[in-house]
Amino acid sequence: MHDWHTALTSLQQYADIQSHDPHCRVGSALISPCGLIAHRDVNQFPRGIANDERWHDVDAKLDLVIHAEQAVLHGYLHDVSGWTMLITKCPCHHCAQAMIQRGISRVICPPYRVGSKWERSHRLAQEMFREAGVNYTELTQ
Ligand SMILES: Nc1ccn([C@H]2C[C@H](O)[C@@H](COP(=O)(O)O)O2)c(=O)n1
Repeated sequence: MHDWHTALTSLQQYADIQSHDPHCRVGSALISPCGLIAHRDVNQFPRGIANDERWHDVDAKLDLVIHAEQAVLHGYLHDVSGWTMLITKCPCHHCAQAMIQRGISRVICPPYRVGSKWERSHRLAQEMFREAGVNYTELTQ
């Protein structure tokens, strides 16, 4: 059985080192049914896109960035049906779509910040998880 709080802290440390986002460094990990972290990644610009001042321009950044959840799925093209995804932020609905479509069966993440500009998207993600039978667990500090 995992200590999810420790796993989340360690994933955040990894994101703090690897992500180029000056404002929000997000990590995501794919965990196999036997509990092994098979792959992890962070929010990032697509391959070939320079890590330049666009990270500091919120509109440009949000147009370009691949969320950590999508990055980790793009980077691990084996079957992940029945696997767990651990995330250092609450997922948006686009990432929820991708996770559901790849067969992720459990999502573990912190709760979203009430009043955040992404609140509608987080809520929609949670509704989709519920309907699709994905076990969604929020870790509070
Ligand atoms: N579940 C999430 C939520 C956010 N992000 C990333 C996308 C952006 O790089 C940053 C959010 O930027 P901001 O806080 O400026 O909206 O975090 C992510 O990868 N996964």
